[in-house]
Amino acid sequence: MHCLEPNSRNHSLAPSCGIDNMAFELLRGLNQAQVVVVVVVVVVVVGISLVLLLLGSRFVYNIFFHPLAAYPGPLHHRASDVPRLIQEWRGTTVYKWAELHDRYGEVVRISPNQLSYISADAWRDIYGARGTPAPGTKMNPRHSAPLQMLKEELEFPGDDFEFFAPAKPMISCDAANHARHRRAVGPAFSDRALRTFEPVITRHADLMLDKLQAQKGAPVNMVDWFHFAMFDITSALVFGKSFGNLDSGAFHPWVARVFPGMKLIAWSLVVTSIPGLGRLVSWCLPRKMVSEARRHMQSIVDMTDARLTRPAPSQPDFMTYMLPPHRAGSPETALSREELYLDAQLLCIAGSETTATLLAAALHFLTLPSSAPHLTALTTLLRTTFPTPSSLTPAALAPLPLLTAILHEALRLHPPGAINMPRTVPPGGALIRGRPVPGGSVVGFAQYAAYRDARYWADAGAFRPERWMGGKRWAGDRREVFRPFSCGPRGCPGMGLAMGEVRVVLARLVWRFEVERRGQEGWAAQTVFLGWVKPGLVVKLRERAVEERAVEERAAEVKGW
Ligand code: HEM
Repeated sequence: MHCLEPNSRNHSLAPSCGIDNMAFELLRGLNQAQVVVVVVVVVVVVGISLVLLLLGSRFVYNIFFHPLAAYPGPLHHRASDVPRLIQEWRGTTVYKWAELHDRYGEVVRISPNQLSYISADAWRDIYGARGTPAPGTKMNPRHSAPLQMLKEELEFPGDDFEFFAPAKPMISCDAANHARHRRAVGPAFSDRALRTFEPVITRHADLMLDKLQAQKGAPVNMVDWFHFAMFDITSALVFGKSFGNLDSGAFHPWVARVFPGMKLIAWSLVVTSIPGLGRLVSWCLPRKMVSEARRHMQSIVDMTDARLTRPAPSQPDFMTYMLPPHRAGSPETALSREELYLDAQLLCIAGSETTATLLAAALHFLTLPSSAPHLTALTTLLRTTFPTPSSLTPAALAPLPLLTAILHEALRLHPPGAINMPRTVPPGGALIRGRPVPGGSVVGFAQYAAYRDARYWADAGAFRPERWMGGKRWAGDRREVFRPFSCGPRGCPGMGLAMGEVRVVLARLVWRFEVERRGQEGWAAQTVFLGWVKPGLVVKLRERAVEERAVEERAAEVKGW
């Protein structure tokens, strides 16, 4: 306002006026193009300064004034989401969170609004049916318990990947719908149902072993074979007809798409968490990717429809127990056709990738040179206790402490559900480990970090199945942190089935073959994109000599008299 007359004698009194005059003089000496350049530079500099100012004040707020400011964590993780997003993009979260828990303790602020936990009580407070409310939380008058932690929906860039909206699969729907889904699938996971699934499991396990025998000792990639078998078993249980991976010795196209798909979903979670970026990416996505995703879903629709139009099969499957006629006349539990498609897809992935991971991890750890005594002990136990492989059933194997210990140890070192399984604290907040956490905060349990923490486990990084069988050396192990199947209302419904399947496949493999493996000792160091990205696990399998088997079979018979 002082500069209305640039040449007035006032100009020397106001510094801004002096600067403006200088600028004016400077601009007068420039041609039009140069003026444009100067204006652009000024606008860019002012813009960048504003952004830096905003970011700076955001960082200061996150570090000093955010409701989670008192929680420990590295400065850059407390200040910004970027370091966490970089880890998620690279698939290295499990290692980073383990490093941070090692340094900062049982709870770490891994992002401004996100906490990671490893202590046993966090399981109850985050995933339990009745979380602990923060003092003064308003309770729902109709219930004596506060709301459960909320499960974040999987978000994809744009709407192209939203199939059957508003229907959602069990794993990402709200609490009320989730309870309905769980009631619908519950009978398929009862002990009675699991017993009827046994022939499906054993038939496929034997088919896998026959196919491996046909390789005549040539090197085989067991990660592929475990995937073939587990996706075949689960599809046979979901649709009454398997994908046929084992028969063809190759991945069914639907299964082949699952692995890159998991990486894409993990990346899209990163992208959609940055405001505006999801929409932008959705515009740039190649149409081929969208049509592939459609084809992927269409296969599930076709297989589900085919199962529903066939007469009831003599071999019971999941649908036998899930479909309305078998639901004891409770229509409120029935799922819509769209929900059935989405849950069928979920079951196929959740029931196969996880068990194949456990099998591969168990075989990896069991065939390390340092594990030779464990492999020998298991082999001897199985071959001397069970006269034929057909006697290796889920029920017969469940009471073997050594086999269970080997599987628990593989689950500890390489948990299939390794990522943090995030939950959002409901409005009103909650107490986690006795400390208030405000509503809207994201919390989760870091299984990998908890299971390898030297404060919780003796010889934490080593494969020691004996820790699960008692003994003074392992008395201080904190087994209560170990929940590889999670817990509470959204815990895994497939735990019993998974353990039965894995016991049968591993036991029959070891009963029938000598496993020879060299190298790849660092196999378990993998990236994680929702699931572990498993490289090949190459072994040579030599079938036991027939005479040797005959002698043992006779020995077992004699023992049984
Ligand atoms: C070693 C094998 C397995 C492990 C370690 C495992 C682990 C888990 C974990 C940790 C969750 C919770 C995920 C979350 O809260 O976000 C989960 C959920 C689930 N699992 Fe498993 N699982 C295994 C095998 C199976 C099998 C064999 C099936 C069925 C055929 C299955 C079906 C499911 C389903 C449907 C859910 C979603 C449950 C819900 O949202 O209520 N899982 N699993």
